[in-house]
Amino acid sequence: MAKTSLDKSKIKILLLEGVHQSAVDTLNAAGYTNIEYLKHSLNEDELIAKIGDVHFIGIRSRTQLTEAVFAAADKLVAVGCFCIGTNQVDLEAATRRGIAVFNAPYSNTRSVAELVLAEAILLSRGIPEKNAAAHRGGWMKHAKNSYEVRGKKLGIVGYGSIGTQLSVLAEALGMEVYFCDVVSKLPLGNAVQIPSLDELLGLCDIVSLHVPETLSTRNMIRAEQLDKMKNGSILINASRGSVVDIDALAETLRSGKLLGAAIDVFPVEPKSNDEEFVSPLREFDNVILTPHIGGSTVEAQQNIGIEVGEKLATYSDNGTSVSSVNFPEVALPSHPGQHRLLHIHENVPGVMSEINTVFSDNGINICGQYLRTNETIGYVVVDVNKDYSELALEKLRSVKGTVRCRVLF
Ligand SMILES: NC(=O)C1=CN([C@@H]2O[C@H](COP(=O)(O)OP(=O)(O)OC[C@H]3O[C@@H](n4cnc5c(N)ncnc54)[C@H](O)[C@@H]3O)[C@@H](O)[C@H]2O)C=CC1
Ligand SMILES: O=C(O)CCC(=O)C(=O)O
Repeated sequence: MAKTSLDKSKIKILLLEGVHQSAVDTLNAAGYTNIEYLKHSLNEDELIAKIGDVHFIGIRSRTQLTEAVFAAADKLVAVGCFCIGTNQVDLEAATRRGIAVFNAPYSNTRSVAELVLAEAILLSRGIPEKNAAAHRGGWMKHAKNSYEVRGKKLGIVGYGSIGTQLSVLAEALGMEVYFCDVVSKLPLGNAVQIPSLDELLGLCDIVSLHVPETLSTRNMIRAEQLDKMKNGSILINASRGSVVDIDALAETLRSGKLLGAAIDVFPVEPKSNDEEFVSPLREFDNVILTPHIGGSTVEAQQNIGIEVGEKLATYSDNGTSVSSVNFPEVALPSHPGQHRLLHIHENVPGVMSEINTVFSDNGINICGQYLRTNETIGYVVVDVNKDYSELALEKLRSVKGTVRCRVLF
């Protein structure tokens, strides 16, 4: 096992939101045992009080890592988002402080696609209302407004990892698939890219949203877009709550225009399972409401725990930042017999030349050097003879523009 600058038992890891046990097992197997595991999220004040001595934090979609939280996170080295979305993290604030953020971009995509497809079928058959009625003693045996999905037009907004999987599964059921995206995408199977959202909304029987939360997707579906949907169509949102204007959706549902909707994500979500879920959609029996569980399957959570756990351990052990969402990506070999200096600096001209001067002026031979930059920061990794690493660390820390510097033994 690699010996790191800080004894691994002193590296504090805080895991929130009940991430899968596989995350703990993966970190333990890599030698990280100082783990605090909480089933719930923490609010900003609680995080600020707790994060001062934390080196690595693991979260899911509920925990908001804000500028104020990062400002209190003196020792934080990296964040692991045990999910796809990273909109809950102020990435700019993390990057400025040299804190790497990792996620699991693929592990729960199949789970979301399966749920959406199931919802498309259930809503097309009016099952949510029939189920609700039966629970109250009703018996709605009729075929009115009950359809097969075969031959129906599915519109996918956002043709990324989830959108494409949904596309393939839907075609297997005989659906016609259309999609729109901000970039040109290779259509899978017989899917067809549609140039505009408006056109897609007017064409499709079922519309499913799979975009990330960004400025361009905020309230992407509001009254105007809902008006453009076909009468008797279905809206599904398992992306982010900010993408749909929920009051406008409630109004449209009240008008009877839509056959139904399935919503997994909400503008405001309960902080824990003990908090009441409040939404104007609760009154509609033809709406499937789920508690942000699109990616919550045993398979997905187990895989995510391993994937993000490994990314945190690898970054801690040898500095590899591959697949970080905010950090220059460096894939590093092991460094037997040498010490490794990890230097994160502001990406401004002159820093590299000053760094190299540190080595030449102090007679420190460089055994290996790796550099990547992004718009904000540069990440340079230098392997040196172990006799020189303490001196190099001290000198590198005083280079102008240094954000942080650590050494791995
Ligand atoms: N409900 C749940 O539990 C889960 C929700 N999600 C959400 O689903 C989102 C999508 O996930 P992936 O498919 O893995 O992401 P992805 O990044 O692979 O795909 C997103 C697609 O949306 C497109 N896009 C971005 N802005 C757009 C716009 N304004 N109009 C049209 N297309 C646009 C992108 O070009 C990309 O093709 C995640 O960002 C996350 O917020 C992800 C996993 C689980
Ligand atoms: O499982 C979670 O907590 C969040 C899932 C999600 O929305 C994501 O992966 O982006």
